Amino acid sequence: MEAASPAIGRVKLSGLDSRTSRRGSTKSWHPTSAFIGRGRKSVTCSGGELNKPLELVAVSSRHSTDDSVNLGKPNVFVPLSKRKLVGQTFCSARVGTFHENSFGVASHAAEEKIGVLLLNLGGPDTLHDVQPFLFNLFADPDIIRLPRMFRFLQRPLAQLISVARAPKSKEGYAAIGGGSPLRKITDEQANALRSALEAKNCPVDVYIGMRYWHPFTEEAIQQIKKDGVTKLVVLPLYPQFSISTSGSSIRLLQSIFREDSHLARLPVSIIESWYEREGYIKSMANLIEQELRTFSRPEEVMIFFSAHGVPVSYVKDAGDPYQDQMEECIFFIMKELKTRGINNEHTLAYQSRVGPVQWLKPYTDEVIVELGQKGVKSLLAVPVSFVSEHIETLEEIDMEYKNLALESGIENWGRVPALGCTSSFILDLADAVIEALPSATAMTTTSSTTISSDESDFDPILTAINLFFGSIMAFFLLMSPKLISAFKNNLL
Ligand SMILES: C=CC1=C(C)c2cc3[nH]c(cc4nc(cc5[nH]c(cc1n2)c(C)c5CCC(=O)O)C(CCC(=O)O)=C4C)c(C)c3C=C
Ligand SMILES: [Fe+2]
Repeated sequence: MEAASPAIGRVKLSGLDSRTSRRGSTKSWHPTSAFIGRGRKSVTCSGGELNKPLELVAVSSRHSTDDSVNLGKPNVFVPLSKRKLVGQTFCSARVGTFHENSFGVASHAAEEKIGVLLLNLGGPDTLHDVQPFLFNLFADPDIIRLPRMFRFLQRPLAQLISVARAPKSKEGYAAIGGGSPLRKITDEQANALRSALEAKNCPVDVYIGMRYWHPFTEEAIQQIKKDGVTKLVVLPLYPQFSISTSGSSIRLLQSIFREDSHLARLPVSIIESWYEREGYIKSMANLIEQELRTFSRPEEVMIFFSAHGVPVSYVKDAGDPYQDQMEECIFFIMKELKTRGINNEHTLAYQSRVGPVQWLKPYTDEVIVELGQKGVKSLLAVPVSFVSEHIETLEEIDMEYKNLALESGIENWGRVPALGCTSSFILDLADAVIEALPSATAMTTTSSTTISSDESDFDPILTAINLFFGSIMAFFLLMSPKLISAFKNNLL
């Protein structure tokens, strides 16, 4: 796996108590399934603002006012305070929005139609969908990164890996009822968010764009266009940013918007990450506090945060902020718990590694065994990188890790549920949307703002090394049956 180069993922962590600091073969279109809710009336949910095409605005949403945006170039951050924003965020039931010129004078009134696009991973609805879903995932260059010269191998490789992994994945999905619950839960979250925004006098249309399965992101965008949305807030349903998740979805959005002159002018605000929002942190703390109470000796329970892993190269070579954001997120949750008098020990480990590369450590399975050996008797697993139940909570944690823990000497096991439609969490997401509205600006088609990891950071030496090792890897993977089976074994 080639190192992903720095791209949109760089989020400046300023003003924070920073301690450490994913189409193919079976794609089809179901226009209605991407569209969740329709605001009954067009109203203004933002203050006046300059509305001329600027750059992509990517906002790391936090409850503090000290914020910064990344313009798609590594290490280029423009503090929000320096951007041409006029007015405050507010929602009113007034029809139409006023765009102010640089003198703050209302120069144009137009009917506003706000759209919220929820980005998510998607999951197979049935066992029959598993292999094509995996194909879509592995065909994503943000998931398996090949040197550019070998991009023609991306789809054959995705075919190979998806076929090799499908039996194991199918077992997992069969164990949780024969498919992923992700679509249903994301639909529910979208409905809850629409209702929350409506209650805050900010009616919006909510759309769902999945990266690897239905309803696909392309489909949601077509619906957004068809509906005449005039302002769009993009909200990835991943609290922490990773190149492999929110980054991949945002990159896809950019490529769609780049090809469409109407979309290229649409004011868009992207909430890159929101793990540090007070509402999210408090909602997580509430869930942990509730689960701790189910143990007979709550104070003796080890709080075990388990996050989805990413390959180490994403963080070390490509500057993926995922690990930093994860550690910071856990710090904030623990800090919140301390204010409630909860001083339990805690630890963080990474789960769900795939393939023969180094992933973020420590690995969840290894830590569980170690904790058992050390005499830990009570453990509360907290899934922290995703806000819905999915295969990795329902199968990997609830079945595999639970069994491993019990075999390792841990006697009392608990697991915090995913946030799902928890009202305090949905209300906070609604606030995040409202806060993001004033910073919506059009994406431009200029190369300076295009997220393209390959072009933005051309390094001839690194490219030569990548080409060399890439060709060796491609040769062995495609030519050597022995290595193919070794690779398969590693995946299976
Ligand atoms: C923050 C969350 C996630 C990160 C980071 C992430 C990175 C990542 N994932 C894979 C490979 C697979 N992921 C799979 C399923 C899956 N992944 C996430 C979240 C993150 N992935 C979720 C929520 C799900 C479950 C979807 C569902 O159907 O419920 C799968 C398929 C399941 C399986 O076979 O295990 C694969 C494969 C990589 C390679 C990667 C980073 C590079
Ligand atoms: Fe994953």
